[in-house]
Amino acid sequence: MSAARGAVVGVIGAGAFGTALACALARAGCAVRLWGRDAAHMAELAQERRVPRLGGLILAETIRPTADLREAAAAEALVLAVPTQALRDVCLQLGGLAAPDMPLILAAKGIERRSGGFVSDIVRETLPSCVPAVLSGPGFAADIARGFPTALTLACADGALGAALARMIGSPAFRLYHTTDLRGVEIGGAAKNVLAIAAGVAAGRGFGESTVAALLARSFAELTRFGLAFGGRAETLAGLSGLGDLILTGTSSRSRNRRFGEELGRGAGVETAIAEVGLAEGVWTAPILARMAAEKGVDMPVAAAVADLVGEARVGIDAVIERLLARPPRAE
Ligand SMILES: NC(=O)C1=CN([C@@H]2O[C@H](COP(=O)(O)OP(=O)(O)OC[C@H]3O[C@@H](n4cnc5c(N)ncnc54)[C@H](OP(=O)(O)O)[C@@H]3O)[C@@H](O)[C@H]2O)C=CC1
Ligand SMILES: O=C(CO)COP(=O)(O)O
Repeated sequence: MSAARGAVVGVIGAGAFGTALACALARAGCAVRLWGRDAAHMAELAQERRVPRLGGLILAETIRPTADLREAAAAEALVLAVPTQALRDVCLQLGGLAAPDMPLILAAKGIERRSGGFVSDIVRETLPSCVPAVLSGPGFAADIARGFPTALTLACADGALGAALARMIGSPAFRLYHTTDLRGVEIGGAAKNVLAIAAGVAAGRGFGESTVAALLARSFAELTRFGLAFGGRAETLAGLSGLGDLILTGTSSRSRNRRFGEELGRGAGVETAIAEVGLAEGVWTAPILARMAAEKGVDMPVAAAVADLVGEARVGIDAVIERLLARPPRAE
């Protein structure tokens, strides 16, 4: 893999984030093959080149929409931007198409429900000859697509490769920091979604900003405890992917996870809120995150509260809030 500027990169997943990343990559000088599974939609996108879900943005000429996975996979690197719960299925489809040693840059933010696998684990299990990297941090698809200045972290166990990938797909306004702490970066992105739901519930319930700020500060404490327990580094968790993204999604109603929480806080049921908001990864990650924390003895009261709200138990909001407030205050 040359990881040179001007490289051919396949983006797998033509939803909001995949399309936004395709735009950022094109700005960085890459030739992009943007793959989506809906052939009719991809043909229309190739023809019209207009993306209504990103404010009517027009795709650069160097982005080629396709529904042919083989064509998209014939690249120097791939960016995988499908939901976490679909990642294993997509990786299996890439078997035999992705070249050995191909870097796979993972943009999904979550934990696989049925296995408790982090996103890089899914790649290691399904495409063992490929090299997982994780891209995460505060950045809404629409902001990245419009070229607003944003900063994310790209993690790869091979530090030199990670730095080369960051140079290859980054640009002055799409600032990519790099690290070898894959675990810390993928945990930050997965956990912040769950915790942003809690912030949304508090806001939707009508509590003020003081409540949300307290909740976010305690949320960051538990994200850090979980991250350290599962092998992440403190400086990563306090960086763009952990704290940075928790600030963005925990405070902005543009976040689907926060908005999902707001809907619950206003009294909507889980299914209604999902239908209203679309993909809120934290809904699927909360139960497994809380279970993994409990099994490892990591105290995560806020994540556990979200898991109780959205998981099988469907505990009511009042009971969950009462439980959180009944916790004895302790040393910070
Ligand atoms: N949107 C954002 O601002 C950001 C999103 N992310 C992360 O990116 C990931 C994707 O999110 P986003 O793009 O916003 O979500 P969207 O719902 O906009 O898009 C998801 C895309 O994945 C496709 N997809 C779903 N299941 C499969 C499958 N089994 N096989 C193939 N394709 C599939 C969907 O196809 P179809 O339309 O045919 O259903 C759709 O194009 C999430 O993990 C999210 O957390 C990260 C940072 C920012
Ligand atoms: O991860 C994101 C921005 O960094 C997007 O957040 P939502 O998925 O909550 O919209």
